[in-house]
Amino acid sequence: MDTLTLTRPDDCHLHLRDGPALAAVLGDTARRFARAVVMPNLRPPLSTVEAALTYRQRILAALPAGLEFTPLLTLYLTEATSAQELTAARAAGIVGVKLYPAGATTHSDAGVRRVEAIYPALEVMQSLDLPLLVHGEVTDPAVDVFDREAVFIDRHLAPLVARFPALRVVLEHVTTREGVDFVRAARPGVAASITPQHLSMNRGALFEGGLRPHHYCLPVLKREEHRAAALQAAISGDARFFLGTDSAPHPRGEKQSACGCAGIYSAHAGIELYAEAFEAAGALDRLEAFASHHGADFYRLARNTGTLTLRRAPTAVPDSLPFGDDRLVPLRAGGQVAWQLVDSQS
Ligand SMILES: NC(=O)N[C@@H](CC(=O)O)C(=O)O
Ligand SMILES: [Zn+2]
Ligand SMILES: [Zn+2]
Repeated sequence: MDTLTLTRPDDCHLHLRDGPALAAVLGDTARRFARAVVMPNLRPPLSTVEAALTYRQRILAALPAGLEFTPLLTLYLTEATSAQELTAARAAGIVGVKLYPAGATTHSDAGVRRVEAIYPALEVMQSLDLPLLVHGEVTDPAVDVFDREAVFIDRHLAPLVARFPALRVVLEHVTTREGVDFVRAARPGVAASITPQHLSMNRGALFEGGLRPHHYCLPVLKREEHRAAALQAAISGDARFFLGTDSAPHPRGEKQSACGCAGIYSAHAGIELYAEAFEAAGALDRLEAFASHHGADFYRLARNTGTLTLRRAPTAVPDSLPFGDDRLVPLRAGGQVAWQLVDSQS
């Protein structure tokens, strides 16, 4: 079987940026995914409904002609987010509210310093049934960078999930065995998104023949046992795990730098990379549920009706792509992906 047709998938964790960067990357996602949950870590952050809705308009205005794509907007949670803003977010169709621990990742400085400070907001979100999306890493410099997800779960996420028993929660870009085990054992309403890089690479990829800034993202790639755990979760058929690329474009100049920023661009092969990982695990038949059903079901959206067709054919990835005044280095730059997009019908 050399072709694979799926219900058109959704990307449940995506960074589209703004301006020329948005224009450069949007087509890659919109050619593949019917919808995407778009992250709010712009500068300034999308911490008001008005900011999120005007950004939505800019996304739609940047959409290449002929593509059908629905951006699903999120709100950036701060310690000052009010009950009124959350109520307005729910009414405006914002699909989730994003918790960035301050300092944990790109553009997280406006985020949350003390998780307890947002408990009143979480109470409101629980009553509105507005999901919480979490970058689950502590920022405590005493905690080793490879342990930050596991420690966040123990210190913050487990207590939060217990304290708000009806709040729907996504542990975004889960990267560890501890994260996968936590979600599996959790009460209903707790889920996780999984990126293609955390399925296909372990931390060795950061040092393959030299320092590899384009393999640097947060949470950082982990040991092989954790990659294996993420892959097992993705292919398990368990509806609590779903596709979220975390495609996070940065200009080449800011990646190849003395202090290179975190983020991997994968939207150019946003479904193909998962097909490759699922096939390598002998689980291609599980890809559709992971990519096209579980996320929609979690967000209580109708599943897509269109289809997407891939062909098994080694496909070259360019060394770099246009990106405003700079260039963008995609995952697998100069290499190949084993699958190719043939067709996407809405
Ligand atoms: N994943 C990343 O390494 N970077 C993301 C932020 C995030 O998702 O944490 C970005 O916005 O660049
Ligand atoms: Zn994150
Ligand atoms: Zn992200």
